[in-house]
Formats: sequence, structure tokens, C-alpha cells
Amino acid sequence: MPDVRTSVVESVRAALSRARAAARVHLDAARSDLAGAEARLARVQQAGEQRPARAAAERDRRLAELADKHAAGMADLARRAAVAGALRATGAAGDPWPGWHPTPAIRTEPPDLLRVGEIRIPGAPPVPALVPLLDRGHVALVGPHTGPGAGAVWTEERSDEGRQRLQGAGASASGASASQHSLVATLLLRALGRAAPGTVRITGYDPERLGGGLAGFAPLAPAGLLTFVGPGGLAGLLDDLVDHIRRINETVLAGEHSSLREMAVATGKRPEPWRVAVLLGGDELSRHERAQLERILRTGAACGVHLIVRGIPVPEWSTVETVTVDGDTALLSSCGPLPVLLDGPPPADLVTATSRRLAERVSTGPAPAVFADLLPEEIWTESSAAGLTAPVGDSPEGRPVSVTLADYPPHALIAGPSGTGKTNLIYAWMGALSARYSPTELEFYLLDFKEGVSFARFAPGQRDPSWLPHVRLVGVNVNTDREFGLALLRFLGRELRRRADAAKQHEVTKLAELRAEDPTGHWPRIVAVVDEFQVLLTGRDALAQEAATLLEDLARRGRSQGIHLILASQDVSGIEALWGRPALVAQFTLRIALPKARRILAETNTAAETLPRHHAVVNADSGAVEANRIVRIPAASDRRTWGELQHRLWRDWRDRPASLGAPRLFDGDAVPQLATSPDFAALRPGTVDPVVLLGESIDVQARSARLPLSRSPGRNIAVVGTRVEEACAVLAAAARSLARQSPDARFSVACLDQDAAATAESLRPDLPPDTGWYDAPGLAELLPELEPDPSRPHYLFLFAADAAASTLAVKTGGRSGHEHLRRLLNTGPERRTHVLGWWRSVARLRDDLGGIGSRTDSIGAWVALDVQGGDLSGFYPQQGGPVWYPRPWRALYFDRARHRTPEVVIPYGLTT
Ligand SMILES: Nc1ncnc2c1ncn2[C@@H]1O[C@H](COP(=O)(O)OP(=O)(O)OP(=O)(O)O)[C@@H](O)[C@H]1O
Repeated sequence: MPDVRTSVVESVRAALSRARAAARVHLDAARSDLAGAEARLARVQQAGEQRPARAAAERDRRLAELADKHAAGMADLARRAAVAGALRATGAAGDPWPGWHPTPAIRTEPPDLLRVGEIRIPGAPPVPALVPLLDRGHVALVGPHTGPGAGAVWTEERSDEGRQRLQGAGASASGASASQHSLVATLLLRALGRAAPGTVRITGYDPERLGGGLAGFAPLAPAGLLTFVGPGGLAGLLDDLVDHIRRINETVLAGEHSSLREMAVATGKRPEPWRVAVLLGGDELSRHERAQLERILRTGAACGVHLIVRGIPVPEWSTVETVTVDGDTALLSSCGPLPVLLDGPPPADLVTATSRRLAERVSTGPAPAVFADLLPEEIWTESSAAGLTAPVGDSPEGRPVSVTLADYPPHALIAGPSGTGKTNLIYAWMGALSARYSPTELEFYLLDFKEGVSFARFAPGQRDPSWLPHVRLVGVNVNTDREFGLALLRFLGRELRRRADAAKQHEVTKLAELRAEDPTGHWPRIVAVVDEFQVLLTGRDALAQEAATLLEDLARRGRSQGIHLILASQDVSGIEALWGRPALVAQFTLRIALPKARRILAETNTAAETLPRHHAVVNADSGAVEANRIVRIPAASDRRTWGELQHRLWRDWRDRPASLGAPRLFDGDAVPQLATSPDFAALRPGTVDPVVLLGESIDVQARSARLPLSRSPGRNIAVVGTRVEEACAVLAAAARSLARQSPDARFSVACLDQDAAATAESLRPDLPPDTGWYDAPGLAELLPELEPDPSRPHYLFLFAADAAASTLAVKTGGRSGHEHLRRLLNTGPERRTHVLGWWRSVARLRDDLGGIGSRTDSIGAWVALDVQGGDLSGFYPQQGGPVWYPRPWRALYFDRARHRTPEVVIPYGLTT
């Protein structure tokens, strides 16, 4: 037991002694560290005592350097801010009051910020202090003791009671300062001056009748640009603004644009005015009013709805610029603590005069409708399968008004006295259509029976090589060429049949179905526009009859085949020409009446009588009063306005492989040329039965009137009439066209009248070198010798054949020259000898043929110039002769072998 205790004691002692030894070692080390530290401290203290003067000098230098750098930086920043500020508040938005005047921005320009004063920084130019309003946000004006978050504004975290608590000068009516009034006037005048007249509408809520800067704007009120809401009307005003915002979101922006500003930049359209409500205090807001106010503050700016608020608490949101006004200085929430020296108020007479002028501008009528508004953002995106819809203008409220051509309504009638804008309306409508529907979706055929060339711009001309790619045919100066109208109707009739046949084949009835069944087919909708169409229907002749029948058929059946007619007329007789044909009129359910148009709308519908200039009544229900829509038509006639669109469409279309080339331009005043006619170009040498080209047919295509010279009896031609030039032109074209096909044939030319000599001579280079040239005695010698030779065609041209009568009357060898001529006329063609002659009257032709009662069938074809139809009865199968009223540079051509009725031709121009 004692041994155990002893051993424990010893081991404890040993452990204690080890611990003591270790503690001693640590203590020594600590003492030595302390001594080292004390020595270092002493050294540092000693060094520190030697350096304070140097450190202070260095610090001061650095501080001065920093101050300089800061000042330079500030000055630079201020300079840049001044430049940027001037750029963001241009013209009326930033100009000083002396010399200030409105400078309305164009629609695609985003509105400027509005200058209220300037920030002064030493050593730098003043920086304009700008406030965002139109399209950007709202402005809250508060007094000096109510900075952001301190009463006249509220923050999100505040309780309802806190929100309603107003404090300080800015929150009470009594504290309303002159500076705040002047700020309201500044903001309103700058906003009005920088926007187009009428596009900023102000509503004032001023229950305590403080004026609040609004008084000078009173002249705006009669024009509806300034309205006041009386005490108790705040809730109604806020509700109205919220409804307005909702409507714009739903119907104007319609999910396609995020704001009116973005829409204006993207489309160039700004269909709604800005609405600025100036709220100048009043009672505490109800819960509902507060909610509506918040909605406006949150969503108004995107819809052009803005508030300028004073004396009503508003939240501190990014959409609100809070201006804390204190005398002639202010703090702007967007400028932090930099004080703004406010501009003085706009001079009272400037406010009044500007307001008066704006009101006058607006009262004299809305800004004219704009052609660009009719055009879509992107061209050629629409399908015409179901119809054609496009705006023609806008409503008095500025909303686009579209019209449709489809199964219903299929056709349109346009009426209005001369100068009321029918042609302009047609341009506007065509522009809107041709920008929406590509040329594979829509084709135009245009005919103008008025004198003038209004539609010629759609075809390439000398001044402008462009054309509207949708246009396939343009007819101008056709007032005396009703045949051209008839040709167009016949052409459309054929197209109608083609479409009806295709529909039948695919077992469908409508164009939309046909297109679905035959997606690769070419089935554009066709719109035929005929201006002064009544010209076509006047006259009780066969032509008018056929035109009416064709029109009726097209109107009735065209609707389902995608062929639409637009007929325009300036006088009552035009419409009356239709009125006798109720079946035809009934198809024209779309009626467009220009100011003072008569008889186009229903009888009791007098809307057109009171229509202002450049407006139209569009009525898609045959003129019934209830269907009236008043439309402002934009100016579309101006060549530059139109040209810009046409060039754009033309360039886009020209390079496409499907491009169809330029439209056919038929100009009734132009003289066609043989050398450029397609039929002449197509003639080839060696043709067995050559064709004689006599002139241009009046047709949809530029075709020649043709006489085939087969080996049949009667294949001679007589040109009859006194007009030398036209007669020579017909014979010259005949000679040149024959020479091109039969260079080996024999040609004989007898020129028997001096007046024709120049033309006859001009043929020399184009006829074979062995052509025989004869005068009257020469002809008298030639005729007896002539023996037709079937192996070599022979063409005998007689210029003024009747002028050789006395010479041919002489008998040589028992027979007169006339007898020889008759023998040739009767028997020559079978043996390929043909006479192509000009006689200056029908009577002389008859004399040469043997006199009254003699046979006329050797003249199988004739071209009549200034000859009355009745005189031709002997050469025409029907009694009384053809209907023909001679007119300059037109001829009536009849070929017994091929024609049922004669055709009108235009002689080719002479190339002497
Ligand atoms: N909406 C409009 N805006 C501005 N100017 C227009 C408008 N409509 C027509 N005009 C102008 O009025 C004039 C007459 O217009 P337009 O030629 O279209 O009339 P119209 O009815 O076709 O006359 P007419 O029957 O004699 O040919 C033209 O100078 C045209 O530019």
C-alpha cells in the first residue's frame, strides 16, 4: 500500500517539474518578444516625431489634385449634359421665351423632354433641366417642405392613412405658389408647341379655382382642346382616363405595339391625341379615386395619357417626375440634389396668342388625312382569296375606314361632280390595295373616258420609266374610242368564261374555292376601273347595246369569279345611263359619293349634299342611310406622293422571275407605228399566204388589223375616202408588210396624185429593187400587158386610182384601161395578183368597177375613211351599210370573208 502511494507521489512530482520547466521557457520567450516590440515602438515613435510636416504637405497636394480633377470632370460632364439636354428639348420644347414659337414635330419623332429651367455649375455652361411628359410620364409638383417621400408623395411602404396625409406648402391650396403655376404653364405651352395642332388635349381639374397656370390657355376651350372638370368631377375624370387607356390598349395597340410612341415610330401613324390632365388639389381622394390614379400613373404614358398633379399625393414611382419647388428654384427627382434655377413663366400674351392660333387651326378642320396612313407596314402580305380590303381614308375621328370588294359587295359606283376628287379617290384606293396585295393577287385594268391622261402614270412614260406592277392595261384619251371600252369588256368576258370553266372543272363555284383547289394556278382578283363609263353606254347603237350586255354579265357573274368593276361618273346622266338597267345597278352595292354627288345613294339619303371638301360617303349597302360612313380622303394625286409608292413596288417587282412586264398603254391620241408593232415584227419572209397589215386594231392587245391575201376571188382591197394622209398610211403599211413576207414578189406602184407622191417615194427602200413605178399613162400601158403569173405573186398598188380615170377610159386594142383593171380585179387574186388601191370616193370606185348596178364582189375588203356608212351599202352585206361616223385618223375596215361587223382601225403613222 505505502509503495503504491509513494510511486503516485513521485510521478505527480515529475509531471509538475516538467510543467514548471516548460512554463519557464514560454515566459522567457514572451519577455524577449516584449522587449523586441518595445524597442520597435520606440523606433517608430522616434521616426514619427520626425515626419508630420512632410505627410501634411503630401496630403494637401493630393487633395488639391483631386479637387482639380473633380472640378474638371464636373465641368466636362456639365458641358456634355448641356449638349445632350439641348438635343433632347429642341424647338418649342426648349427655346427661351423671347422669340418662342410652336415647332410641331413630325409624327415619327418621339416627343421631346420639356425644359423648365437650368442647373448652374461653376466653370461650365448651364445644363438644361428637363422634365419628361408626353409619352414618358407624369409630373408631381410639391412645395419646399415636402420633398420626395415626405407628404405630397407617398411610398409603397406607407399605410393608407400615411398616404393621405398631406403636409407642407405644396400639399395645401393655400400654399400653392406662383412658381408652381408658372411651371404648369411652362409644361403645357412647351408640350402644345412641340406637338401637331390638336394632338394635345388638356383637361383641368381645379376645384378651388386657383387658375393654377391654366387661365391663359382658355382660348383652347372652344376648339375642344381644353376642358374643365368641376368640383366633384375628379372621380369621373379619372374613370374616363382609365377607360381611354383601356380602349387604346385593346383596339389601337391591340397587342401589336407596346405603346403609342413605339407604334408611331414603327408605322408613322399616331391615331390618338395625347391627353394631359392637370389636377390641382381638392379633397382627400377616395379609395376608388386613388386606385384609378395609380392605374393612370402606371399605364397612362404608353397610351399618351399624362397627369400634372399638384396638391394631391402621388406615389414615388419611376413614371413620376417629382418637382419640389421653392421660390424660383426646384429639385427634380431625376436630378438628385442639384438645384434647378427655374425659367420664368411664359409671357401671358404668348400663352393666349398661341392658344388662340392653335384653336383656330383645329377649328378650321382636322389635319388632312395622309396617304401614307393608307399603306401597310409591310407590302404584299395579304391574300385576295376571300376579297380585297383596304382603307381609302379615315373617319372624322381619325380612324382608318376600309372598303371591301368581294362576293359582297362585288362592285363599286363612284360619283361626284367634276373636281370633287373621284380620280384622287381612285388613286388612294389603288395605292392602298396595291401595297397590300401583290401583283399575283391583284390585277388592274384601267380605262378613262375623260379627256386627259390621268391613268397614264401607271404605265411607263418618257419622264418616268416605272409602272404599277399590278396594272395590265391602261386606256387613256379613249373618249372617242368607245371600241376600246368594248374590247376591254370582251376581254374580261373571256376571262370570266375561263374562270367559270376552271371552276366547273374543279367542281367549285367561287374564286376562293378555286384557289384552294388549284393553289398553283394564276387566279388574281381583277379590278377594272372605268372613269366616265357612261360614254360607253350612251348612243343607241350596237356598240352601246353590246357594252351594256357585257357589263351586266360581268357584274352578275364576276362577283364569284373575282372580277370586280369600279365605275365612276361625274354627272347625273352617267348614273342615269345605268338607272334604266336595274339588274345592272343592283350589282353595284358599294356606293361612294363625293360632295354634291347626286342619285348614287338612296333617294332619302342626302349625306353627300353637306359633305365637306375632300370627304366621301362610303356606303356598302346600295346607299341605305344607315350604312353611311363619312371618310376623309387623303391627297393621293400628287405625282411625288404617288411616285414614291409606285417606284417602291416597281423596283420590288421588276427583278422577280414572275414579273409580267409593263402594262399595255392605249393612248387614243397617240399614232401607232408599224415598225414597233408586234405583228409586224413577227412577219417572216416566204409566207405562202401573206397577210396585209392595215393599221392597229382597237383592242386590249396591240394587234394589227390583218387581211390575209389568199388565192381566192375578191382578195383585193380598196381604201376609200378623201383623206390623203390616212389613205397613204394604210397603203404604205400594206406595202411594207407584204414586202417583208414576199421579198421575191413583183411590186408595181402607180402614184396618180401628186399629194401621194411623197409616201409612194418613201416606199422605195422597203420594196424590191425591181418594183415598177408608174404614172397614169404608164398604168394605162401596164394594165393590158398584165398576165397574172401564179408562180410569182404580184401586188399592184394604186395611189388615187380614180385620178387616172380619164386615161383609163381610153380604149386601146378594143378595151379600155378600166376594163383591163376590172379583169385584173376579178381574176387576179386566184392567180396571186392582187390590187391594193385607194379611191377618193365610193362613187368613183363604183365608176371604175362599171357604174351603178355593177358587181362589187371583186373588192373583198375595204377600208373606209371619211365616208358615210350609208354610202358603203353596195359593199356591205346588210342593207343601209355599216354604222360609221368618220373621225380623224380612224378607219373602218371590213373583210367580207371574215368579218360579221366591221372593225375600227388606227392607221400606222407615216414615215416619209
Ligand atoms: N382628298 C384630297 N385632298 C387634297 N386634294 C384633293 C383631294 N381630292 C382631290 N384633290 C385635288 O382636287 C383636284 C380635283 O381632283 P380630281 O381630279 O380627283 O377630281 P375629279 O372628281 O376626278 O374631277 P374630274 O371629274 O373633273 O376629273 C385635283 O387637283 C386633286 O389633286
